[in-house]
Amino acid sequence: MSAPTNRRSALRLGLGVAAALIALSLPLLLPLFQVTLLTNILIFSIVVTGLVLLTGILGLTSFGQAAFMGVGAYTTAILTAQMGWNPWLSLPVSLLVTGVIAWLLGLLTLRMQGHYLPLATIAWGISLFYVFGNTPALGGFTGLTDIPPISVFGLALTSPRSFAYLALVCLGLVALGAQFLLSSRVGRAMRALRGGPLVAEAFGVPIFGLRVQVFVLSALMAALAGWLYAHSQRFVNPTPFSLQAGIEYLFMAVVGGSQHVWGGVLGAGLITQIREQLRDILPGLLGQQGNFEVIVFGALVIVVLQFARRGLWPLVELLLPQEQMRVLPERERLGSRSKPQPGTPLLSVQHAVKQFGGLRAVGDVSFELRAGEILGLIGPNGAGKSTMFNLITGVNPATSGRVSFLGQDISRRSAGHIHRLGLSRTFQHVKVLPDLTLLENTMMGGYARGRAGIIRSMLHLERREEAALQHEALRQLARVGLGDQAFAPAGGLALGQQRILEIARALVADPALLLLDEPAAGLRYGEKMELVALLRRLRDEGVTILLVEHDMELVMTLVDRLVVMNYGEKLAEGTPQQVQGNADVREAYLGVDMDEEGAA
Ligand SMILES: Nc1ncnc2c1ncn2[C@@H]1O[C@H](COP(=O)(O)OP(=O)(O)OP(=O)(O)O)[C@@H](O)[C@H]1O
Repeated sequence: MSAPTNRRSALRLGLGVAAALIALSLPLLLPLFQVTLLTNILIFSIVVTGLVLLTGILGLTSFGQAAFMGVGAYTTAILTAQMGWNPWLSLPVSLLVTGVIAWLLGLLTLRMQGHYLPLATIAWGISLFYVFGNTPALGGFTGLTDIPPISVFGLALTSPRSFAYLALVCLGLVALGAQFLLSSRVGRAMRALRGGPLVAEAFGVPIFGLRVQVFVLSALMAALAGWLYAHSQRFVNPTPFSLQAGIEYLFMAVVGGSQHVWGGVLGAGLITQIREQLRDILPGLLGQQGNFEVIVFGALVIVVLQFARRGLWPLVELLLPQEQMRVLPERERLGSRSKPQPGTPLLSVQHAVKQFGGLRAVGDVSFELRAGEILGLIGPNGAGKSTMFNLITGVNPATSGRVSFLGQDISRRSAGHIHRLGLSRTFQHVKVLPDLTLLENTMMGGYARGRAGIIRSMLHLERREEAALQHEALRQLARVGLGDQAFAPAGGLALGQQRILEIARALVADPALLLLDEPAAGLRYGEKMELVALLRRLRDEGVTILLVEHDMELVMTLVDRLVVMNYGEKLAEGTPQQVQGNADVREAYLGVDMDEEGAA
């Protein structure tokens, strides 16, 4: 790490310690009313941290977090106030009950796409609110009272000041865990999923499973907040767990910065403070009572969305010293797969057919790819190349026929399964995460080579694996010539370099076969030449490549063999010279001077 980077890290750490010390002194220094408000802010921040993970990072909007908070609060209320349990014993039960409910709701709703999921969260948010309000055993809308205080080392936390410290510790642990999670393999997978399922799936992320896990995790955070809330207020009723509260938590995340853990805390602090101030000021100003602060919140959210789409935390970040990802010492290397001997059959497509209704996009196409070669798949527009690509990568299964890879039938396998077998791909329309660095983007390619899950990541126990992944990604970035830009954001790269970054990402997976989907599309001449040089180098290093490409010049100068498709059928197969001499191919490419292209 360079000296300025060290200084920036030290400065940032210093600011973090100062902020922690200020936070620790606040419960002692503030007047009592403000301490109660601070406790509420800390508790709300825990709920919003869950929303940052679920909505800001993963992209699943939930209006129902307040309801999960209610489940946690009511469970502890019943167990402690009515059954005499110790609150510390009711905590795991509150978490378990909420976790099971969230898991069941997640299984039912998380396959929904688009706006159906937010609608579903509204539906169960309302349902749970009315369950709380209409169940006599839960005290109806009046609620439950006589909830005992929490004791720590025999000291009952009855004063707001002592309780604030418990809330502070809980928020500290939750925020730290969330921060650790985001800087892990799972966190990168979550960010990748936000941009759509294609990339995540292509690198072996179990999409539905990850969604359910993060959904349950965010519900557990809400349940912890509910447990704290019940024992700080010492009574519960349905109001703080209503849909309106659920919407307010979303406001907090959006205003603060829904993609940043500290943004969530900032949002919770701002909205809670502003609400209290407005409740005091507005009735006096307007001369009548009412929930006018809600109107102001609405306006505030619109203004923030207009001028700071990503919330306020990114603006705060501009004032803070920027820290680059710390490169950990490499203690061990990632295991690598055994590759087939050059010349042995790697991929075999036999009588593949793909029918889209009445349209036969691929009709009875067969070909084989051997280890160590570059095979080009070419054809005019609409020939069926992308459809064939999708059949091989598992994005779309064939209607009939068989695709086998390394001797295994993959015709009906998912993209993730095929990737884990050793196939790695790039995308026709570049799919890198622009806000993440080249290094982080590249590390995404090694998802399937890691094992750490959510719990290990939150506890930061995956550092050895993370170090190995970092160094592998750095090696692959250097291999493709992007090593000196590893810590720059990927969004700043030109298109040609983004395509090369995708190749580095694919290489981190240690693939037996690299599939490139139109890698030269949109590149300038110089960028194409760099790409050709890179692919030649990779071939010389033993990488097997299947290339779907439009650019005849690039294909003819690069590949060992070619498969030519036209109208979904295989038109020709052979070396570039053989294909160039084929009369059918010449006709299909009418107007293209193939001799000249090939000679270029
Ligand atoms: N999901 C789909 N549903 C219906 N038709 C499709 C679908 N995908 C592709 N097609 C059709 O299948 C045919 C082959 O398309 P495909 O995209 O595979 O061709 P291509 O060779 O990759 O073309 P291009 O070079 O323009 O990308 C086209 O007629 C296309 O309209």
